[in-house]
Amino acid sequence: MTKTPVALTLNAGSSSLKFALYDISGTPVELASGLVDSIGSTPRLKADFGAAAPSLKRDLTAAEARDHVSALNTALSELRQKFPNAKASVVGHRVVHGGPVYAEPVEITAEVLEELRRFSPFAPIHQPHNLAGVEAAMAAFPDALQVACFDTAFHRSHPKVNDVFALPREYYDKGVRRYGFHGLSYDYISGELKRLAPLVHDGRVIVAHLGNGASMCGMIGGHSIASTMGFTALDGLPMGTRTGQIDPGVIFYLVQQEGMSIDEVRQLFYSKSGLLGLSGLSNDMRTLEAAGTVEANEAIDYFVFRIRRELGGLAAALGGLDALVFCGGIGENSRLIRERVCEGMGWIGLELDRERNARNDTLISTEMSRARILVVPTNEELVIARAGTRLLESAA
Ligand SMILES: Nc1ncnc2c1ncn2[C@@H]1O[C@H](COP(=O)(O)OP(=O)(O)O)[C@@H](O)[C@H]1O
Ligand SMILES: CC(=O)OP(=O)(O)O
Ligand SMILES: [Mg+2]
Repeated sequence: MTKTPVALTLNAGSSSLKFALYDISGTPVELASGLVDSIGSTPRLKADFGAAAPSLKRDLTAAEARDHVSALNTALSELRQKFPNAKASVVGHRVVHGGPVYAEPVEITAEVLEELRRFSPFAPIHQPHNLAGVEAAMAAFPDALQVACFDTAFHRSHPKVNDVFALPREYYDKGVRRYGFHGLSYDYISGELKRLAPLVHDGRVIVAHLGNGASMCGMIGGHSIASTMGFTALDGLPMGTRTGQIDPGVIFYLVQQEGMSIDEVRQLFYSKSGLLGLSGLSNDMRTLEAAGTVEANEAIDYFVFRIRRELGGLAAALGGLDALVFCGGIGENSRLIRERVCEGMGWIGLELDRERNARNDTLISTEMSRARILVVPTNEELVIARAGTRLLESAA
């Protein structure tokens, strides 16, 4: 019996591994998706196998998800059991940093892998896990095409003025640039806008990807013009555990006056700050919304304040605004955050319809609103599967 060709997609975060399986006999159709989270602490596996098997939710033993590689092997054994007739023809990887070089998905050869390792210091909580996933997948599927899809690629075409920092020029040449991230998500949203609302797609759009990592992107005609993230995925909006934009003078203070090492500052900025640091409670927006403490409310206030500030800045960069799109775990689910972001934004043409917002409709602006407000669930996995399939076809 001939096996069904499938694409496996992997998206490794700092403590999670998301995976999905697509039938690629034709255009990619999702067969399964899931994630292992809290890798290295109290890991759990959640997976949905479509019609093939009941969905699954179980705690894993420490040995089953000690690190990203063992988490991947645990997920693979479930997938192999449920889809014995699938043959992985291509494995697509979300690789957060593609540096100045990669503007498109590429086949991962030994040389490409070597090059991508050089970008690890630019994405310390993502890139090493992404590349560990690549190596594990190469070992598990030696005959499959391995493809890297970059978070930075979507932004490579943004204007030079948005690519530079005001440093001496030699640093730009060394790769110290404003890259921007969450590009797979923005690429997906751009495609969805083209399908759902072509006129909006062709206009001036701000997309707010609000998840554990959070950023915003200003687009014209579906292309990135500016984004809130910069050299690393630390810049811009405050996030679950990351600071977002911060005066670099704070780093000098912490090192020189507080005697912190650079590694300690990195830990502080990437893993202990943001919503978690400000609330002293959690990095999880659901927990903060339910908590109602002064600190949790202040963390939410800061998150909303920074989104509104960036909204104004990006709209100025675009020369006006035709639509605001929310996506990511918070953007897609939190009516409170959407309401607070849009409150009093009539001056920029945004008027929220509270009922539509409460219902989580796709269109949540009023009929009178000059610019539209949309909620579009993102799908980074599908962008990876499509790119993998494309490269597979062109390699054939
Ligand atoms: N119903 C909800 N209300 C508020 N926040 C939510 C809701 N559902 C999910 N979230 C938030 O979404 C965030 C996770 O977003 P997600 O995009 O899944 O993250 P990741 O960056 O890990 O992919 C968490 O802060 C979570 O609390
Ligand atoms: C780039 C980035 O911040 O990604 P994530 O949202 O997966 O942490
Ligand atoms: Mg994310």
